[in-house]
Amino acid sequence: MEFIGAQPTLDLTYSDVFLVPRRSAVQSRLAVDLAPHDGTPATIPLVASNMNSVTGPRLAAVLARRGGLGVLPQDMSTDELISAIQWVKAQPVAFDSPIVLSPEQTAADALRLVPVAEGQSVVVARVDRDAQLTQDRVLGVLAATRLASVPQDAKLGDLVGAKVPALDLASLGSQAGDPRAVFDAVHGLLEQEAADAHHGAGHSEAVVVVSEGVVRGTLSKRSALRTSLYRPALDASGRLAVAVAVGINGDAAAKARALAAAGADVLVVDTAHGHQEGMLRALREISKLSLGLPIVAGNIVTADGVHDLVDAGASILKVGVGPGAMCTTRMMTAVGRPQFSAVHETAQAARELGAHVWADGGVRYPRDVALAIAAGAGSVMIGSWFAGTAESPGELLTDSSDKQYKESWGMASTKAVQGRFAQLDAYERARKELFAEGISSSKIYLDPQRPSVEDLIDMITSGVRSSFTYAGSATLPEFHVNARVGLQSAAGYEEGKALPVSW
Ligand SMILES: NC(=O)C1=CN([C@@H]2O[C@H](COP(=O)(O)OP(=O)(O)OC[C@H]3O[C@@H](n4cnc5c(N)ncnc54)[C@H](OP(=O)(O)O)[C@@H]3O)[C@@H](O)[C@H]2O)C=CC1
Ligand SMILES: Nc1nc2c(ncn2[C@@H]2O[C@H](COP(=O)(O)O)[C@@H](O)[C@H]2O)c(=O)[nH]1
Ligand SMILES: [K+]
Repeated sequence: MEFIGAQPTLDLTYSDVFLVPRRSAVQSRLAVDLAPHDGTPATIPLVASNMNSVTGPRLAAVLARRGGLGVLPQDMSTDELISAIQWVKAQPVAFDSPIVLSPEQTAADALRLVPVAEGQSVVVARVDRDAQLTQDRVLGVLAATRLASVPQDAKLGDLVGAKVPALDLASLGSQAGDPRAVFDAVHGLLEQEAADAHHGAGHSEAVVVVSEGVVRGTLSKRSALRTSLYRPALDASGRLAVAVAVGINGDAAAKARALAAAGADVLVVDTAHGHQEGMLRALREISKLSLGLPIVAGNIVTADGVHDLVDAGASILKVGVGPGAMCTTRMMTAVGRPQFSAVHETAQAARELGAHVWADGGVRYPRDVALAIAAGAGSVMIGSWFAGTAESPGELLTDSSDKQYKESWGMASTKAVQGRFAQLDAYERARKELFAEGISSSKIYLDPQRPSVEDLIDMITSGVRSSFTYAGSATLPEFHVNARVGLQSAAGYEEGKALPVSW
């Protein structure tokens, strides 16, 4: 990366800078490879933050299916983390995980799990928790758009159509691995259902995918298309990859060992002030175990921090103090650093040591991801934006004007601290609660056009693919070199915004 025009004399954040186009030989945005090259199995440079309101097993699986990584948070117990890792590893790679409800459940029950948007559907089946979901148990597939138009106490069993839209992989023969053939088959089944509508067919927008009588997943047309656009992030056994976080207190090494044994693919050692002795101690203990996994550590914002953490065993640095949407650290302590410069300085130091940087926090638009990568990041961590999606851990809630949202809160907020230290006695808990550097409650609204984390991934990766071609780059390492960055005024930033209403 190089600066053009005025050279910076101050630390900068994403809004202070812009990318300058240059001559390009990249013929198509689809020719861009977004793989981060940071030693993780990710194929796109997006990581979901280790926040309780952001990453659970469902979001981690969906993100890995499209090539990103979700970091399960350190507030989950070791047993909960192991179950979550096992759940992710058991999910289909080429199909969506079915959201299964019983025929006795209602439209309202379903709409607490899936947003009202095209392609979002639930499978209605006679559920037996201990058994595989076989095709003969499936009663139907119901689209969320249909569920929104019926009485909310309607039973799902009364809404299903006469025929279950099912794609048997055997019917595709040798074309089962061809994304176009799979898309055409899904399209054909859904068209057929629409044509049969007057014979009591359902309204599904997705099909169940079966082989040998067992449901392997579901597919909408959009998800069939995505299969051709993304490469999943996989472990050596071809299962979806997942990252986990551990804190620096307690026996971090024992927890890391148990999580690695359970199949975790990346370990994140995380604390607010990553450049502290407690972190270096925990990192040394963990790296002594030689678990063979990339170790991410942070948070830091300086080259000194990079040197010390890499020396203690980290191969990826988690960079960012204060840019997070739920974060009050800068206002409480004045500590932090504008994120573009923090990433730029640490990425340069990391590169010299053969290490990498994850830019953590402060992403509000796809442009911020492109700028973080321009500054040298391998991947970019996103928290709050992903909290407002169907796949984040909380229930979908609806406000008084019928807008859907999820609750989000910071990991250093009073709410998080109370949860983390609930087992301590009242005196110790009160001492911990003295320090809060995060927001305890925030409503993150779902974007009605992009209610799924996959919709956000589509939006962000398409923006970043385009950034790469404007900078004449087909890969992340090329973009690191080719990106040309200029400084802009607040008016320059404002000019770049769309004006959806007249002025
Ligand atoms: N990226 C960011 O800007 C920030 C992120 N966070 C996130 O919040 C979560 C909770 O982290 P954390 O509060 O570190 O909790 P941890 O449970 O990881 O504990 C941190 C340990 O470090 C000690 N410590 C020393 N100095 C500090 C300091 N300035 N801030 C915090 N702890 C300090 C604490 O002791 P004692 O409690 O006695 O002081 C405690 O023993 C993490 O996910 C973290 O990433 C939090 C703040 C900023
Ligand atoms: N200072 C605090 N930082 C926090 C807290 N909870 C999370 N975080 C950090 O924010 C990023 C996510 O940023 P976002 O802008 O995408 O929401 C996350 O990964 C943490 O590093 C907090 O309570 N205080
Ligand atoms: K902030």
